[in-house]
Amino acid sequence: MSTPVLQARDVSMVFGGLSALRNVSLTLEEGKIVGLIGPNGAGKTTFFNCLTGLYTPTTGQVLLKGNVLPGDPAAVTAAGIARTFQNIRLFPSMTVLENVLLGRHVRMKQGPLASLFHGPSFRRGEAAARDRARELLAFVGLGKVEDELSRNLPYGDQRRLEIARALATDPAVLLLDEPTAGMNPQETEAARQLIFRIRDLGISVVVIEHDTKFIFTLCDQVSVLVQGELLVEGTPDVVRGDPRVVEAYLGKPPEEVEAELQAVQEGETP
Ligand SMILES: Nc1ncnc2c1ncn2[C@@H]1O[C@H](COP(=O)(O)OP(=O)(O)OP(=O)(O)O)[C@@H](O)[C@H]1O
Repeated sequence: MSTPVLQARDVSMVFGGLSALRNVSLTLEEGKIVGLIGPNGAGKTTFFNCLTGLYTPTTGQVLLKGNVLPGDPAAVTAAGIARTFQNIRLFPSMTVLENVLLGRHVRMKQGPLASLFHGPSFRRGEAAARDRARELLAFVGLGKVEDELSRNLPYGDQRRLEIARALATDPAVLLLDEPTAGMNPQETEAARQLIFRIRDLGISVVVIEHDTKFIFTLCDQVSVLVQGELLVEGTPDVVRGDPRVVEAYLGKPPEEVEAELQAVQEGETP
């Protein structure tokens, strides 16, 4: 079997006296989409922070293509992991294009002197970065608004812009933290299609979401975190059929859960 693109091995994270993650493992095979679900405070974002070098796990390891992750977020991005945030983190007074160019600069070769003197090599690099940023904006469906200030975009478009900026770093792995939060059903469906297209580019994806219908119809594998521990992992069919998930995570009357799962099985989209 090939080396997984991303592997977390027994990751634990302790804040003061609080154990936010206990021995959480996750394997992401190349070209797959993995979902991470769980109630509020389960440790999902903390886990993402461990996968991106923002936190150093108290114990355990994260491997990217078999290599232990470098210890800081910029180096992790350069190594090939990009992410979006639960609370959108764009530069509101910069244009849409400029926001994507910021992501692109991770991959630019010019040293500080080239940028100081604005020589031909700098200008060529900038032009190539702009071309790539425009391509990515077209890819996420924002090709027509590159000169808008990002703060003027509707909410769903801001989320797509964050994704374009993440893609500008040429990641092998994309981590999406609640990509559909606050979206209407049409935007949610567009987000699902966009994530499939990202996967089709060969980028492997991990998605945190509260919307279980979205996760079960998007992901190849799903992991359920509860109180910092991995409760269940498996295919969407296995996870949604597991009574522990219904009880511990969904926390709704069984009839209501049944109806939701029935809708998923019948291929309804949210
Ligand atoms: N930097 C930190 N310092 C102290 N405690 C933290 C820190 N970050 C997270 N925690 C705690 O770790 C636990 C897990 O939080 P986390 O945000 O990872 O959960 P989550 O599953 O992402 O929740 P939500 O779905 O609400 O976003 C919580 O009890 C939280 O208060």
